[in-house]
Amino acid sequence: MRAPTAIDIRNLSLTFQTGDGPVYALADANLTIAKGEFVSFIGPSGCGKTTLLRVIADLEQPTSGSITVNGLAPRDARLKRQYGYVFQAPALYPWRTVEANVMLPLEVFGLPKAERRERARKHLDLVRLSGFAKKYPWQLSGGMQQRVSIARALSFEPELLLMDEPFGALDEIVRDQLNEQLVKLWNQTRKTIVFVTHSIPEAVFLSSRIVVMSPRPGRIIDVIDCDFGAERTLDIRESPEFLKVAHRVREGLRAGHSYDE
Ligand SMILES: Nc1ncnc2c1ncn2[C@@H]1O[C@H](COP(=O)(O)OP(=O)(O)OP(=O)(O)O)[C@@H](O)[C@H]1O
Repeated sequence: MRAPTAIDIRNLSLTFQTGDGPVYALADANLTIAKGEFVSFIGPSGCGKTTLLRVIADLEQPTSGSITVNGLAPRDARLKRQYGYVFQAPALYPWRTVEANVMLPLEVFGLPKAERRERARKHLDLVRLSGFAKKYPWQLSGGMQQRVSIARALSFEPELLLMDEPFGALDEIVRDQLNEQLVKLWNQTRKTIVFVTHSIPEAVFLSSRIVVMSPRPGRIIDVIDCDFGAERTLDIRESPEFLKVAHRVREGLRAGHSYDE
């Protein structure tokens, strides 16, 4: 039986009108993401990865085509807080404790204090930061700060998590650790995750499907199934199966790359 649809994108295009003329950020994108999938968007700078994520989040409006998020128009999905969004930079308030940062959106939403605390506790636990609730962001490493922002994005308990290069600014060892933790979190929660990255190993390790994109105009050029099972560890990156998928992603990126920049 097929899982219900989380995101349905049909013939979607988005053109930005700029002083230098139109920028074709997305051209005729088609993609269906089922609930519980982990889908990565990968491609060179300017291929429309962030734009596509922002369209899902109702932060950009398509020029043509259609999209639904959990069966709703993106605006309704946003108003019903159906997704959490994690940015490349953690964007935490330095004068608030870790716990208070996680509770902030719940505060804005008007949840009672006891419930806010309980949600913060639960989600800090999920990202393995239970002991750090009373610390301030500047007392934490970059990787830990990013885990706080993941806890904050999950605090509403959305079914959908949108992540825009969340580990792009971290060193490779920390990034590896967070990749393993994110796989565990995904297995524990079975949220639908849409993840933007530049890294081939990261995409292949994390995803159940990889969407390869190319620029000018921003297009989807390949969609690759790749599920290495719930219990995977970083060791799988040496396996022939892993390298085969990585090779296909690389070939796609090479084919879509223009050298006339
Ligand atoms: N608000 C905007 N106004 C004009 N052009 C924009 C705007 N936002 C994005 N673009 C352009 O749209 C194209 C796609 O941008 P987008 O940020 O989605 O690419 P990306 O694949 O996420 O790139 P990166 O990996 O560098 O983040 C780029 O050419 C970008 O310059």
